Amino acid sequence: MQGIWTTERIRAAEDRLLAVTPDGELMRRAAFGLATHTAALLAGRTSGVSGRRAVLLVGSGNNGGDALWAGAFLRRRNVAVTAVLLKPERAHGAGLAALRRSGGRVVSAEDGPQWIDRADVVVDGIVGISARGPLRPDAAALVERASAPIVAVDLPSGVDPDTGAVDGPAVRAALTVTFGALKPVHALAPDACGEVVLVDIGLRPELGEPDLVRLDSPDVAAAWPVPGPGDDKYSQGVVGIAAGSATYPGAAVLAAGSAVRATSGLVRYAGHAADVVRSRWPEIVATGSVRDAGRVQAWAVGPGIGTGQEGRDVLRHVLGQGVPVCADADATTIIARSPEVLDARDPGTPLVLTPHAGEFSRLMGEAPGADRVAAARDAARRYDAVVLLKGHCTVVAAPDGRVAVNTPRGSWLATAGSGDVLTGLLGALLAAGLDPWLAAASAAHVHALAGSLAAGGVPTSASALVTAIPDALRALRS
Ligand SMILES: NC(=O)C1=CN([C@@H]2O[C@H](COP(=O)(O)OP(=O)(O)OC[C@H]3O[C@@H](n4cnc5c(N)ncnc54)[C@H](OP(=O)(O)O)[C@@H]3O)[C@@H](O)[C@H]2O)[C@@H](O)CC1
Ligand SMILES: [K+]
Repeated sequence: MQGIWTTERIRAAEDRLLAVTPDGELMRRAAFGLATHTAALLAGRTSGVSGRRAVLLVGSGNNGGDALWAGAFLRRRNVAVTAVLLKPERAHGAGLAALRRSGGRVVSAEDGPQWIDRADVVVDGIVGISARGPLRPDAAALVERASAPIVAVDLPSGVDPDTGAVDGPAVRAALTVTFGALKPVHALAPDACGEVVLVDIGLRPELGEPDLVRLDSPDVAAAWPVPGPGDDKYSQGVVGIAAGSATYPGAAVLAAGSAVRATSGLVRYAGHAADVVRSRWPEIVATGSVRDAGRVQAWAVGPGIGTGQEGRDVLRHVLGQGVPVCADADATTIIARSPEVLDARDPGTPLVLTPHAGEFSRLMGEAPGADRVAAARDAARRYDAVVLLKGHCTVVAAPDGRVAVNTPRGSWLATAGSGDVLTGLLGALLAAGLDPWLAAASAAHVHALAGSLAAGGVPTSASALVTAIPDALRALRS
């Protein structure tokens, strides 16, 4: 599990570490790592390091200091380094002196473009964890000019460090070299960060518990249910799927099929698409109504059930069964419009809501906004439910404040029926008895992995996603 810390926590930890570390030592550790990874990028992209040209974009704080020191280290490998100072009077003094001593060139922002045009790599030391808002016009013009790959120092400038939000011009890096710990931007703005590498500067002992986490494949593999020798189809957890309609059976087929592929427990289906589901998935026990579905250990409800009286009755029924419920799609809309359906919920029964931004707005009366982590946390508290907020990056918040972020590989999951597949995965994990927050974060992880395997670099479909679930689970366990 990767921990992620907000900039406030990072700064406090850095202050504690700075107090017991010789002056300038932390910055040199950071800059040495930055130089090493920048040289590796140069070697990878230009088949060499010596004689290559690096341009440093240097802002007014320690982020610029990192870039200047890294420039001095790159000089030792005979890289031609030019620092473009955005605020000459506020550039980091020791870093500037080190670069000058090493034989680096220092130019003004006006002279920057001619050097940027000939660069093999551009190092973005414009702003780090003290960033506020998008790039300012002078910096934006220089960044716009760069056609060489950009290495972001700590984080891509112009992107909000704590929310990953981009509200104007921002750096789009090929590589981000960060120090001490991952910050929210690294999980929430993967496209702006590019590849992210973490340089250890000794901060970890000062950090305490992370604010957010990102599950790694081994975490998900460890959580994913595996039957034991004493298990049968019932003991592994029976999931009920209430989805789809006679006119729109697709959601039912996808959600139910995804549950079949997720675990080896039994899957029941209840709804108007029973015939279609049975013919597509003969291993499913399918009935026409949730009332005669039989006993389950969790319900996944919502996709395609409609938002009228019948949908409300279905939702009310499953909420009253005393088992965990994953409420998705139409179920979310019903809860938003008729919150009294939640009165049917047995106290203490886990609920997982899986809204996209539009459903979230209905549930909360306002859009998630720039701070999606805070928005998901608020919704989790308001509904006393695990809230999985869909989007390019999925945020999973629990009512107790835990938050997991899933960073996707590509955007292939943005396809019709993709959400139904997630619902089936989540229902199966809830039925197996996983903690609902872990179930939601694990389902999101496997969903993204199956998406990238199904796509393999070309557009995919929700059906292909279901087919790819076993491959994703195999990849997890390997
Ligand atoms: N502490 C440590 O031990 C270590 C710290 N390390 C490094 O220090 C970095 C943090 O450095 P920092 O706190 O000095 O500020 P930093 O992010 O460089 O910003 C500087 C100034 O920029 C300005 N500015 C704000 N927004 C802007 C925008 N959008 N566009 C343009 N400019 C903008 C704003 O000043 P303003 O102009 O508003 O007065 C702000 O004060 C951290 O990310 C890591 O790289 C590492 O060396 C490891 C050890
Ligand atoms: K930066």
